[in-house]
Amino acid sequence: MKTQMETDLKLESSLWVGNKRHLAVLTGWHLRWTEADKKNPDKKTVSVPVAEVVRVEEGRVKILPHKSVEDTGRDFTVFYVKRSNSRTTSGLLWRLGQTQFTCPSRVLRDQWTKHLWTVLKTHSPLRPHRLLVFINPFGGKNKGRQIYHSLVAPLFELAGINSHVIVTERANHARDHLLKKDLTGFDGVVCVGGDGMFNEILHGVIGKTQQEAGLCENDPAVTLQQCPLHIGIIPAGSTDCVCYATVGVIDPVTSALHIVIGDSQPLDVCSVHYGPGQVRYSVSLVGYGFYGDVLAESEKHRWMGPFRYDYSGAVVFLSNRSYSGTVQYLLADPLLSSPRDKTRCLSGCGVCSRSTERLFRNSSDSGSLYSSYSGPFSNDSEGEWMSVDGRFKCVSLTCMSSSCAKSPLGLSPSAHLADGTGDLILVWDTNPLGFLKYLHRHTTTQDQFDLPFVEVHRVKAVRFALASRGEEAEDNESLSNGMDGEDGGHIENGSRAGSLQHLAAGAKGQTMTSEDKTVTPFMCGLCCRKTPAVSVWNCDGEILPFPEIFCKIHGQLVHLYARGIEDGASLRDCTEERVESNTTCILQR
Ligand SMILES: CCCCCCCCCCCCC/C=C/[C@@H](O)[C@H](COP(=O)(O)O)NC(=O)CCCCCCCCCCCCCCC
Ligand SMILES: Nc1ncnc2c1ncn2[C@@H]1O[C@H](COP(=O)(O)OP(=O)(O)O)[C@@H](O)[C@H]1O
Ligand SMILES: [Ca+2]
Repeated sequence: MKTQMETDLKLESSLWVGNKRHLAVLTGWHLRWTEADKKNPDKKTVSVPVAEVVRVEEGRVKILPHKSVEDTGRDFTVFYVKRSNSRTTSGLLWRLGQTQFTCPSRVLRDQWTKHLWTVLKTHSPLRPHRLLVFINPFGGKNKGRQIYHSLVAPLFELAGINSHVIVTERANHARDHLLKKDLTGFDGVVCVGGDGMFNEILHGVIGKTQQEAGLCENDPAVTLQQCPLHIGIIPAGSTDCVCYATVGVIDPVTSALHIVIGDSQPLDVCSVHYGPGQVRYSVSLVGYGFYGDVLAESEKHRWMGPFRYDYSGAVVFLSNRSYSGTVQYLLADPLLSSPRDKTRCLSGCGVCSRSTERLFRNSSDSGSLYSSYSGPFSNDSEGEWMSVDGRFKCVSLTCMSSSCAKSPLGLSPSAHLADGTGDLILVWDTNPLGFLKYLHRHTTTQDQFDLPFVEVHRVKAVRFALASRGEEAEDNESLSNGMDGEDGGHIENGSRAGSLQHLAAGAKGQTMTSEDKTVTPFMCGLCCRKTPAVSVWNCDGEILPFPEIFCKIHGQLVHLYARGIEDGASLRDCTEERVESNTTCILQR
């Protein structure tokens, strides 16, 4: 259905772009211009969605090398998002496009700029005016400051955004600032760093919102309040998985443009409850076993930069560890989607849009931002709790695909950013070659779940408990008896495992002690060495030293300045007009 703006507003004029006359049209949704030369059969139309116009200024404006404005009274300049042809990554690269128009008269020029400013205002309610920016100067290759000042700040300035920049001086500086200071007047928080830095800001933003709402975030039964502040990520870290999985490219300019135009992507968050009533949040990886060990090992080699993960990955792989435990999980509705349905969550994802409606169904302000949502437990029937015991190479829970440069499709390629569920991946103990095959499939398009020792479940909550000492001893005995074959030798028990409250209450904190060390076979059984019986959890790149945890997925708890991965194929063919190859087309949303 057409809106009032779309039907009312249409401006059409003959304007000059350089030395060529063009027919320019502005509707409520698009600005288009087509070369008017009748003799040229190859004439091109450039179509820019109004939502992707960054700025409109009077005069002939140049921003490089320094900003300069030349105003004859008949010109105006439009800055907008331009997609680049480069398809070396999962999503599309964005660049700043710029076109200078010349009108036949000053009156017409004023009419054009006035109309453009009006539609811009109407179309972009979430464009930020004031941002709080945190730069981690030590993230990734220590280039956070340089990336922000050379690539991002000029775009924020062009868009008229007022930024308050804080270069962090210690870990948790950003989180503490968000929790303690008055954030009135800010529209969003920008994180210049990696996943660890994002995670800090996530804690600050969620914590602050619950503080102000008077909610106890440590209580797993509490329905958390959606956060009003949007979060923007300028990638400057090592893995940058949250940026990659929500934008599809690791590119500071693309991310800055998503922030500038006020894109909005809801994101599921997993609360991880541990110890005596404490909570951590995660959006990408909550991983025990291999990924926990890689993170713990990598912390010793921070000086290596991003390569520390490859080095530590190889070290941990060669130590061939596995860990026993009990995993209990609450299945999500299998009719809505499945982790093996071979779909991908792309920009405008239907599964996520339908989830918005489902997650906020009982709220008076259905689906709107910042209302408290009724949560996956209160709306639906609680669902079925399943329970499995055994030895695992790794146990991973991810709210999103967790794609990154190392793994372009991610830990769970069909996971959704905002469907209120997470994917639980159980990799049972197996031989080193089998595990290497599993890891290697993350780097290809081969299905990593199509292996006999791997299973994946779409879930709403998970609990992990250590095996009791008796079981632990039995496990180790069966391992030495050669039961660590490809099928892992696990005990499955499809029974209901108790209520949410019961499970949450059962998650007692436990840390590793020297008594917990047992002897497990070293690679290929050639030699043996002591390996710990207990691993640590990797919670978005932060170590959680408590093995027993309870996790719950909070659908769409936060919003990012992003729109999900744009795939070339999801851009509609513009049939009636030729579109410049590197310019915007209309996105199916
Ligand atoms: C054989 C090649 C195997 C490649 C396997 C790649 C699996 C990649 C899955 C990555 C999931 C990433 C989830 C996100 C985690 C981040 O939150 C978190 C923090 O990021 P930040 O430092 O930017 O703050 N990053 C991480 O925890 C890093 C996980 C990276 C794991 C890399 C593992 C490499 C494994 C190499 C195995 C080599 C075997 C060699 C045998 C001789
Ligand atoms: N000024 C600082 N000094 C030391 N650590 C910091 C500082 N600012 C942030 N951190 C911490 O550094 C960790 C890693 O940062 P991140 O930006 O994710 O880099 P990387 O991706 O390389 O791990 C985060 O957990 C964050 O809390
Ligand atoms: Ca999800």
